[in-house]
Amino acid sequence: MTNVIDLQDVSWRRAQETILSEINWHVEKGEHWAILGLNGSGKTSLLNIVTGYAWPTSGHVQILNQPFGRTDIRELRKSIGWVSSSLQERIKGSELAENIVVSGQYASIGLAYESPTQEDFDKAFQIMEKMRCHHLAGRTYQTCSQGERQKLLIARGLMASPDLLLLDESTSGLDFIAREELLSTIQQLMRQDDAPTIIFVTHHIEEVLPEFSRTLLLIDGTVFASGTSQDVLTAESLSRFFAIPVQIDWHHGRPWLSRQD
Ligand SMILES: Nc1ncnc2c1ncn2[C@@H]1O[C@H](COP(=O)(O)OP(=O)(O)OP(=O)(O)O)[C@@H](O)[C@H]1O
Repeated sequence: MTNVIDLQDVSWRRAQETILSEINWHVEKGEHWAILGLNGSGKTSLLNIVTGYAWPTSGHVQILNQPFGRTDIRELRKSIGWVSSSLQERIKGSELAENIVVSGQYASIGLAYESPTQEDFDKAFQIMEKMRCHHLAGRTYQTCSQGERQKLLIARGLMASPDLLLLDESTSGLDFIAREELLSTIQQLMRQDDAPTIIFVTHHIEEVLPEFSRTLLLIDGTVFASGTSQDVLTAESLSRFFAIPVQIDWHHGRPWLSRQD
């Protein structure tokens, strides 16, 4: 399977408004992508299209080689991990960390009616180790910091061994140290041979790790630029994108943005 995401001329209109317009986007296995865009530019809507929660008004969608319209989307979703703020809001504070992770196997949020096996828990603890959050076992969700919660949710997203992992603003609300720790954990994950394809949505350009070899820039529901991060994240391109003069400095393979006034 090489074709992870293939969107051709995808548009999505709601209530007379065009939210996504003529999106062409192709993601191959082995690539990891960052998606950047201002508030309301359509990032979450795009993920809704990829997961089949929104149906394009026009255009063609193929995910993990499966063309929408001829695919059982509920079955396909088992191969997609999705970590978003709306998932975070649905987790009960009293749920145990390891139960949250195991519930990813059952596409449930926490364990209420499921009967997980010892193998499920063994796998969950392995993933928690990989995500550097195994020390949270036995703790309730409400006692975990925001950074720890994000790690648990990503661990939950990995539980069903997805081919595609969508991380929507995972670093939002994290302080500098917690953010860098989470980014470093995601970086380790991407370096592993069995890593899923990761799509990382963010507002912060400096979060584009070197492993995010490709970047998609969205503006008002359209693709402003798409390609290798080095080509897309230039001072010239970003000055047009933000409509103010900016400068980009690359340090250790990461782009840092500043105003050029
Ligand atoms: N179901 C819907 N019906 C009508 N409008 C919608 C719907 N979903 C999203 N929108 C609108 O589409 C636009 C894009 O929203 P979206 O949440 O995709 O942007 P975003 O880039 O993820 O924003 P943010 O960075 O603030 O999370 C917004 O103007 C939003 O109000």
